[in-house]
Amino acid sequence: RRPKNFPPGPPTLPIVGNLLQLNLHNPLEDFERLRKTYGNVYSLFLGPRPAVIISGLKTMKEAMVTKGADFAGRPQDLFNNDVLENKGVILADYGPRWREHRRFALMTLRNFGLGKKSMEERIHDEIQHTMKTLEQSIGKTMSPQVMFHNAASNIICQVLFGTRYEYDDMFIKEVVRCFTENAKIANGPWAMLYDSLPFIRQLPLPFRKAFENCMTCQDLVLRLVNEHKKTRVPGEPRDFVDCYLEELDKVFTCMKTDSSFAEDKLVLYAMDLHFAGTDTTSNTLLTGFLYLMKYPHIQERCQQEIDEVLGGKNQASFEDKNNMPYMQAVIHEIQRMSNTAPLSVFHSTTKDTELMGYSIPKGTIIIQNLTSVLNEEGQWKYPHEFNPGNFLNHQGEFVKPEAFMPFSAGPRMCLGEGLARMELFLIMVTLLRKFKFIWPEDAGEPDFTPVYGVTLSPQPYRMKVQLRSSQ
Ligand code: HEM
Repeated sequence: RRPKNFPPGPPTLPIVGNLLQLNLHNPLEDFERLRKTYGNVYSLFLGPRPAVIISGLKTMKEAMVTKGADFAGRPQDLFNNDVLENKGVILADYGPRWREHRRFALMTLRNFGLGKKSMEERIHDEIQHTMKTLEQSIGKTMSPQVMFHNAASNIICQVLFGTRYEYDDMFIKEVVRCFTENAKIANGPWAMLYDSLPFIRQLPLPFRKAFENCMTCQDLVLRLVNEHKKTRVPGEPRDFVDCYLEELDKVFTCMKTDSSFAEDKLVLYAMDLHFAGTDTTSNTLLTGFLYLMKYPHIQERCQQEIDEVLGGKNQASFEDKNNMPYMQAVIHEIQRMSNTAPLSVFHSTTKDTELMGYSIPKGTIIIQNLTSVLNEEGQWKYPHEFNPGNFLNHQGEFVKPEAFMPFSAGPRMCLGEGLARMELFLIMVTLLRKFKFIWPEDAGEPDFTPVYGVTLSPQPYRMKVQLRSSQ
């Protein structure tokens, strides 16, 4: 039964709640259908657990920004908490541990170049490897999935572990495989059943695969952490892992009993950032190149602007974005349409609160329907089509509407936004400057139906690569 003044929703059944009304393989369309009936704030029962689904810019702003602290919790007893053993930062509940670890990640990423020149150099170093892969495919078709995943993974690996991996390295292959599999399992039907029906949790059902993948990654990352412990020089951190170990030294020497830093959290914490920094950026790139092949005139206009702005310059810098309004508009439009994290990461309320006049008790699961903001009618000139005009004014200048929210908003907003934006710009500009990407004639029409998961990815595809004639 819904509590008094709780957001409305469809009738529920005992035990399963509203599960039978959702397509567990991809509930996005159901969420949209229910929004049309019950409005921008409605509730569903995942088994016995109430969840409130919030949609539209106005609601999202009230919850995530105006009442940010009330809505900044994370549920602590769902499938993903068990897989990740409730460590790390992404799923940490709102409180001192989350705050300390988030601040530490932001500071460390900044010190290792986030938003600074040196990070640009690292991204460019990795792009050289991507270019080599593409050069080997000139005149042929190639599948870009693994290439983009490895590139994004290597960029974050350099920050975390101070190293990059060859694309056929066992470590990176295994980690990327586990990440991509878990990104699909984590929001999939078995995870939903695990969350809704606690009595099935110990059974040998397909969700076990996510636990195995997580263990595999933990072993690999633990090996790296142990190597770091042997080779590090205190006071001279080389990367994120060294910085965390420094922090642990401080805890030990100052006998800080209230610190949330602990050795057993480091491995899962590094995995958190590695996963968050890989699957998101690479899937956005994959969808982006699919659109650029579908609309060759948009690809050409980007290339024209890139040529004009960069001229004889050796390589693009992130600053160049300020002189490339069209390219900026295209990248933002790609992010809008990619809708990479459609349901964000589940939040929960930290206290009894209100949203759009409804009462929401403490501990309620909050599901952000980011899709509903990224294509909300009234917020966009062309909400349902790929059109860079969504980010350009009459003078052709770049403008960012408030409803551009792929990184969410408020206290839990993506902490890798700066890195992701830099990666997307430098990778797209550098590749488009050198290559032309063509949809193979024998491949039928590009399929934009995404594969559902925590992150949306396009269906696997191949692309034809040509050197640009002007280069
Ligand atoms: C296109 C790329 C990316 C997109 C679309 C994206 C999107 C998101 C979204 C929607 C959230 C959930 C925010 C919320 O709960 O309200 C999030 C959280 C997070 N992202 Fe990203 N992200 C991207 C890239 C990255 C990168 C490169 C990193 C690596 C450093 C990263 C690290 C994180 C972390 C650690 C969190 C959890 C923050 C917290 O709970 O306080 N993300 N991201």
